[in-house]
Amino acid sequence: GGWQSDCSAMLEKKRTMNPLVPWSDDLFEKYYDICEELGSGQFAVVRRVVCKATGEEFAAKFIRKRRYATSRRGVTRAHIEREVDVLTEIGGHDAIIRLFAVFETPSEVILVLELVSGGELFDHVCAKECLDEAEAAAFIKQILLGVKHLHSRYICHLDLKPENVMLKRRGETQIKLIDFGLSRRIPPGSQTKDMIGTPEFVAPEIVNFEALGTATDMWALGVVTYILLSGGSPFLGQTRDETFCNITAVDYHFDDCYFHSTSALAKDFIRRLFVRDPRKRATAEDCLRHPWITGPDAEDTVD
Ligand SMILES: COc1cc(-c2ccc3ncc(-c4cccc([C@@H](O)NCCN(C)C)c4)n3n2)ccc1O
Repeated sequence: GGWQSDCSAMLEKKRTMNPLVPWSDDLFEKYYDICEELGSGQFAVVRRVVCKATGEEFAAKFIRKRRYATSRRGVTRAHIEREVDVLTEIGGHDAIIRLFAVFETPSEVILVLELVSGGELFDHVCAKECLDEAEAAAFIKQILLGVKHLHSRYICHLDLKPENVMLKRRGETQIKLIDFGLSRRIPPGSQTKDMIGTPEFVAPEIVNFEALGTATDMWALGVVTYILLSGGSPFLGQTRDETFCNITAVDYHFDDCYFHSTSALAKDFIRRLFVRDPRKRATAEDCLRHPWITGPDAEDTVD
């Protein structure tokens, strides 16, 4: 009983179920040199690592496992399995981070991931002061292609925000979606409800504890677009409750101080995502056909 025997069962299941991604309970340090920390979250740290055999660099996400069912520390097995299953299934797309291997120790699960060294999209935008619309549209188009790939398999990211959109390399525009720790498969018609995500980016259906789905990611993409074009956050209030009130009331404005030179097309693109009823909200496919994305001034990116 207990975690250890469950864990070997999980490893066994994973070895059979996900031959694409090898699972190993060998010593991680036997194969990789561990280098500097790249970032950290509540129960995970991401470090740059180097494969001893090939010299190749990777990002390793060290996830602390929850030891006891009643504990609040660490991540449950179900959550870790979700992220590994999602990354295994969708990792082949240009805009999605790739997972190469998984290691397991008594206290951690270690995901060996494609390294991205361009930093967060948000930092790139801040560094450039103002981002012209064509460049913003090109970034949003790449995110849309990645989200369309996820949604074509009814997989929802559920934590889309600027920190989770990273640039593959500094000075280049290729983006990678990361942090699938909250992602899950939500088939149409399923009544999945959960209070998750980052307040500033969550859709009304999350605040009202109603059914989530792929449309929940589209709302968050609207928030990301609004931020890229203005640096401001559409629903952010002084407190979490005020933010939630603004979201459920769909109370936002294109403040002239931020949006005086923003095109009507860009505002229309955002308006089609800030729709309270998830069934009426634009999908990734709808957005990819929107003239702000397809228009003459939108920079071309690889499909
Ligand atoms: C943090 O979770 C993930 C990170 C990554 C990942 C993959 C490659 C990679 N190269 C560099 C980084 C990186 C660099 C700085 C910070 C972070 C991350 O800790 N911050 C993401 C923000 N999140 C915690 C809200 C990650 N990553 N992160 C992939 C899947 C994840 O679930």
